[in-house]
Amino acid sequence: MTRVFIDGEAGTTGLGIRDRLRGLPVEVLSIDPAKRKDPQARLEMMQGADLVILCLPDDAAREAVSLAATLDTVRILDASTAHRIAPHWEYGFPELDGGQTARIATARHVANPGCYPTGAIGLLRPLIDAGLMPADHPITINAVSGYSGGGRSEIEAHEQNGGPAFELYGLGLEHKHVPEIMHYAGLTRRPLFVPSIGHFAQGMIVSIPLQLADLPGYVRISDIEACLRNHYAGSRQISVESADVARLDAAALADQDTMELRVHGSETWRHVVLTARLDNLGKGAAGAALQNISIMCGLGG
Ligand SMILES: NC(=O)C1=CN([C@@H]2O[C@H](COP(=O)(O)OP(=O)(O)OC[C@H]3O[C@@H](n4cnc5c(N)ncnc54)[C@H](OP(=O)(O)O)[C@@H]3O)[C@@H](O)[C@H]2O)C=CC1
Ligand SMILES: CC(=O)N[C@@H](CCC(=O)OP(=O)(O)O)C(=O)O
Repeated sequence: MTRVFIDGEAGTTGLGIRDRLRGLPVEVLSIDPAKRKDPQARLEMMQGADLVILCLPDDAAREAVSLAATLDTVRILDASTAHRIAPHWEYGFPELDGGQTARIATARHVANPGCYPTGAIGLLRPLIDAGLMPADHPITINAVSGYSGGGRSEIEAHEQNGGPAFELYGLGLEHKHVPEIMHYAGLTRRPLFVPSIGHFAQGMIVSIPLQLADLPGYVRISDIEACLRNHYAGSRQISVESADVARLDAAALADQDTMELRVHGSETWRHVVLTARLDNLGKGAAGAALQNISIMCGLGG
């Protein structure tokens, strides 16, 4: 049975992964909580594991990878941002293309995707691959996340202080997820990314407005929807849903590990809004990690 050590098990993402692992035939090795930040104790846990899951801030994740450098057989799944576009790391988004599941299955090092990139890449990559959207198309990505996306400090701010109700952030336009989105969506022009946090714990909507008239050729709303349906046909985690809804509740998929894509629009005005709805802690973090762990352990995806 695969032995798994979660470095950062007590954090938001670590707890989510720990809960989900109860359904898999793996043995979870837990560190003495008093030693959870002790490098020697963490190294000893890694020595006893086949798979190490990093649920740590970026610097601590880099330190953990250095600690594990001498262990020849241990495999690593990193939930942080530290290695998502690093060389020799596979990207843990099995739905990326037809070969990604097989690459994850044999990889030694896998980076779990970011929550916002999961939505943005999920919407954009199939359209760019299919030639419906040029790689240098000017894109704006708007997104709202539940406050759990900000980890412990944001959770405390919302649960102890009650707010704020809604705020934009990342307004310096340097968000850490932009390089990851560009790299895996296949965008050559930097998108504008405007994230926000709402006063709800879990949930996320990533939305991308498009002027169809600015796409080459004559692209219809139905062409975009058909492209996404074709790409995600057979996926258990990602579905393309009817856009016949007037409103979309960002928290509706809380505690689920799926992601819903929609193509809203008006053919009259040639306007489209693409949306991806997910739980930032589900398909946006621990749910995706469980999917990757299953693939890495040969237990299906
Ligand atoms: N929350 C989310 O929606 C998502 C988070 N992620 C990523 O997952 C990672 C963890 O985030 P999240 O779970 O939200 O963060 P949390 O702050 O909730 O948890 C981080 C955990 O790591 C522990 N930790 C910090 N430094 C060290 C260290 N040097 N050695 C061992 N343990 C350490 C913390 O302990 P202590 O609290 O005692 O400091 C805490 O238990 C981050 O990289 C984040 O970017 C990814 C996708 C979504
Ligand atoms: C609401 C909030 O603060 N969200 C975080 C992203 C969530 C997260 O931790 O991102 P990773 O998926 O890359 O780890 C942020 O914007 O930095």
